[in-house]
Amino acid sequence: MPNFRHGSLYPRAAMLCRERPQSAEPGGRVRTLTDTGERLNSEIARRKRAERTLRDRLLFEEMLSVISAGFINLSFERIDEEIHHAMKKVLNFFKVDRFALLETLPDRKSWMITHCVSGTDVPSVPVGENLPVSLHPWAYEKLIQKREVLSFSKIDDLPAEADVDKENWIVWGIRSNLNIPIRIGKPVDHIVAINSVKYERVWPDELIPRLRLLGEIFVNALERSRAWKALQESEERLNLATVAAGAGLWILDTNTGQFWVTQMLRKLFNFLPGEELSFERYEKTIHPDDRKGVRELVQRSLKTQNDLTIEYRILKPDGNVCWIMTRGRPYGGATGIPLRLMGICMDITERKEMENELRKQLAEINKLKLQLEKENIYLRNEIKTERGFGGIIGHSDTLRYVLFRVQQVAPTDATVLILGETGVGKGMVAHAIHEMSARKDKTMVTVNCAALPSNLIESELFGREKGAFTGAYARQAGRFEVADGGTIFLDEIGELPLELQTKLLRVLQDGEFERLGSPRTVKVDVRVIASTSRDLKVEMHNGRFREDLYYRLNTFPVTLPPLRMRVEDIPELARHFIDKYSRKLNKQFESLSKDTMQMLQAYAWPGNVRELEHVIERGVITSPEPVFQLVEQLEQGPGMEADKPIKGFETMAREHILQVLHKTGWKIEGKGGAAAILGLNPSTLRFRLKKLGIKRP
Ligand SMILES: Nc1ncnc2c1ncn2[C@@H]1O[C@H](COP(=O)(O)OP(=O)(O)OP(=O)(O)O)[C@@H](O)[C@H]1O
Repeated sequence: MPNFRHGSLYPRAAMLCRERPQSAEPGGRVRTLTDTGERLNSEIARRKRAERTLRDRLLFEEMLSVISAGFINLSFERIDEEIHHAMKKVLNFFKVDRFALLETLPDRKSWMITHCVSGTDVPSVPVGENLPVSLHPWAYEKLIQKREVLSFSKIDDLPAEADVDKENWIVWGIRSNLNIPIRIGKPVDHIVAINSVKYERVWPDELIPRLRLLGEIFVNALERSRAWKALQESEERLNLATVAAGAGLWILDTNTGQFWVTQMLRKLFNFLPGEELSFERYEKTIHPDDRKGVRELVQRSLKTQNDLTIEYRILKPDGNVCWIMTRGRPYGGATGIPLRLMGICMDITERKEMENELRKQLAEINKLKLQLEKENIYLRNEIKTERGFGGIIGHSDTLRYVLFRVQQVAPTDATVLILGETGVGKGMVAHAIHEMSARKDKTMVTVNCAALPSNLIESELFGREKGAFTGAYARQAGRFEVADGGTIFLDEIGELPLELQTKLLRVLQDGEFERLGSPRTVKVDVRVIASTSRDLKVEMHNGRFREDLYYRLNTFPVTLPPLRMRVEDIPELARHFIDKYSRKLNKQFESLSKDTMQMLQAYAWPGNVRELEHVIERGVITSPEPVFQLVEQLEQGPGMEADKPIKGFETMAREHILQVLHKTGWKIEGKGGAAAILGLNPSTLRFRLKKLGIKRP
């Protein structure tokens, strides 16, 4: 072993680390040899020096190869121990007092001595502690920021800027110091340091690359150990995650067909511990019906290099079936065929059972839903016939018959003519027909022919072009166009001027018309519902209504009887309106006085349901709670009768017979039949009906 202590051979110390000379060389040595002798001696000395240098280098290289070999195949747990061992060798080799390895910490505000070996009687340094860089600011700047080697052989030679560092080095007993930054990564992460404590030393330049090489061996080993630890941690995490998720890992080697699986997967597939596994062995566990699917998917995944996901059944040794979900991903292989297929398997039996249960429940729900829908349709039909359509209240036979007719005609596209006095509910019936038709999602346009000025009615119904007449400043679509695809309700059709009746007939027949001021024909698909409180037959006889239009409109007449002919509807209607208006006025009526009810039923209601509604509305305002009473008297004033036009005998007879027929539900003969009520022979009545043109609607 070379000896570099004070007083050792100078040439070797000069090559490695020389002790600092304590005094200057004494001069004036008497030269006794001749020049030739001196040259010879000096040549011998130079050769000896060179020989020793060579020998020392050889020794160092030998030590380096031993140290390097020590790190080959070294388990990661033993890296720190090996570094210590190697550092000890170096310490002895160079005969220095302390050899340390430092690491800068990620915060860049501190560093740490990670490994340190020292000779006997050398003061200890704080190993493994965070050392703030503020203790050695000068050294930190030089080594880390400037990446320079820090070397001094005499602490007193340090510059003034190093005062803080100097103080702390004195505490650690340092007399001479050599620090070398090791640059493996971009920022300097490690430093190797050798110190002399007992003597002052000179650190020759040749030492620097050698120590740096050693430092790099150590740091490389440490980095590998760190990477290994990180990998181990990540494996641990993966393991934890797969165990927590109840998943087993597997790897299939595509070359050998070998199958590597984790413990968890072995348990899942009932593979024996230590059993050699292959894809064929794995395949055998799969339910025969699912085997082909799994094999094909694996082959496809290897061919297309795409991930695979599959759910299948495996057979347990006890004969039970277990559902497995497998995900896999192909890896590696430059030739196009992956080297490995890796993935996870999970037991999804519980989920599958729940899914099956849910599916069963869903089927049950669907069955019940269908049943409910059927019941709903049935109930809705019941409600429609029993409790009125679209809010039509009443249970009288006559009204039920009207609603039955409505139900019959609504789904068709037939034109409907609703007949009845004012306020009987013709508008409501029209709405009910539209709502029950296939056109219910389209618009229903209402036109009150009586309310429109005769000069505007044409443009309102059929539209106009700009400038069609004075004041027509813009083009306007008519109500027929607006109702295209839907329904048009022509209220009070009897009021339609004769000249427009022709145009209406054309729409009814061909669905065509022209806008006012335009020769272009417009085609529409509109269902027509018309209503009138007039007797259109009389109007026709008097030449005020076109015969052809009358018969076209009268395809399906629906006659709404006046309220006085369905007295039994009055209580229900009255209660309905009391509810409606007391809600609006925030009043509460528990009952309706008997007198009031009698009065309501005795009255003739010339204004029909509309009049009843208004009377009740006023009553709700004036009646004290909780019993509804009518304060006003409902007397059929003479004025009321006087207001009515005097009707001819035939009209009166017709109306009367119709009234009775409505009441009897068109029963002519027998007890309670119309003939008996009218005091006529049934055949006489039939003759009269024919004469008066009365037909059962
Ligand atoms: N059966 C009914 N149930 C509930 N409300 C009704 C009933 N019949 C009519 N009404 C109500 O009476 C009022 C008049 O009804 P509607 O306008 O339909 O009658 P109408 O015969 O078309 O009258 P008009 O010939 O004067 O236009 C409306 O407020 C309506 O809500």
